[in-house]
Amino acid sequence: MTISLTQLRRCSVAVDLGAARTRVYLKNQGMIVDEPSVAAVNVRTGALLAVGAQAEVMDGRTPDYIRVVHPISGGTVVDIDMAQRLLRNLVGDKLRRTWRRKPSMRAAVCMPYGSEPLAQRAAVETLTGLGARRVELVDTLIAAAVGCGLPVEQPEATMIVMCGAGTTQVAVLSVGSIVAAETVPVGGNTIDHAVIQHMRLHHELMVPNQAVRPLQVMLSGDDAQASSTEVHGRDVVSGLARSVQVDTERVLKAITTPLTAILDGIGTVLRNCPPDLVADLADCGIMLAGGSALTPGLRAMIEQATSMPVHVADRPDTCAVHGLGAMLEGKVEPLHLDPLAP
Ligand SMILES: Nc1ncnc2c1ncn2[C@@H]1O[C@H](COP(=O)(O)OP(=O)(O)OP(=O)(O)O)[C@@H](O)[C@H]1O
Repeated sequence: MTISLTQLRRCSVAVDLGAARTRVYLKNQGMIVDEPSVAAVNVRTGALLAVGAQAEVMDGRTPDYIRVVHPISGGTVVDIDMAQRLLRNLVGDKLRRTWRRKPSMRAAVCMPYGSEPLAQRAAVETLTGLGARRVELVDTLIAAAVGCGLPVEQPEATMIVMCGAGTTQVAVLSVGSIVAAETVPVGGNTIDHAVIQHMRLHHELMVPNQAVRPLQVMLSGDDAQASSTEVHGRDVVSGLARSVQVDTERVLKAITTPLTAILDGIGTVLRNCPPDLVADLADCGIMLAGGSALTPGLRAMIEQATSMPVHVADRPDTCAVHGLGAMLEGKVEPLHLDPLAP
């Protein structure tokens, strides 16, 4: 994937199709959509009943004839038709008006590092099906690095760890390109699963999916010092509703175990990097982005393992779409080198 800033400046909409959330940024207007990538469908009639946050609330609470679907998995569109219906409903009139005004509208889409041609084609088809005449693909890692305010175009190393829902992408960038990168199949979903398993094994309690995120937020917030917290769920044996007091220290330990894979990914990328770039990183450190960058204990763990400063982006979850938006609006210096005159 090569970026042409000139082509990007001709685009009027930036889209980040994430496994957890879909984000849309309109040039000169900012982010107009930040909603869960979820749709609720009536399986008998095929009718779309709800999208985004409304559909997410229905997850796990629907009768047989309603299915809550996730048309995007690991940053890849797995159901093009449903992804189009989801996007069309999320953007509603906002984009339709822009689309109508500009019949030759161009869109830019974030793609995960190393995405397969089939995945790229699915993203392009999703947007062209909605009326885009041309679709530019941009590496999520570069877009996120721009969104975090990293000096990606400079000949110095910047390291970004993009912690998404399905995967974590690690990269070292220099002179506007990726020098070394690695994708680790561990993300927010794995961490949610670790919490659910911990509650099941140690408290014999089945916790609803939707209760996991508030628990994580609580653990990473001011209450992190609290030694225990109350969690509601269903007893594994009796099936009755039950509440338990959970030792926060033990939940943090359960979360930490899958995170070690991210440390391995960082180690691999550092080993594949030229020593000059690694030396740069000792000063500027590592930037964490993506919604799961807020996972309790992650920052401290990376800091301890690498002995490098670790920073969390200001708005880690939206920095990729904001970075792409900045490129559309021409706020980014050229990311490529022009040949010098002979
Ligand atoms: N405060 C928080 N603490 C811990 N995890 C969080 C927090 N907020 C969001 N998350 C996690 O972040 C993930 C979503 O991150 P993000 O929006 O970057 O994903 P995405 O871009 O949709 O996913 P992907 O990049 O894998 O396609 C979810 O798994 C969610 O559980």
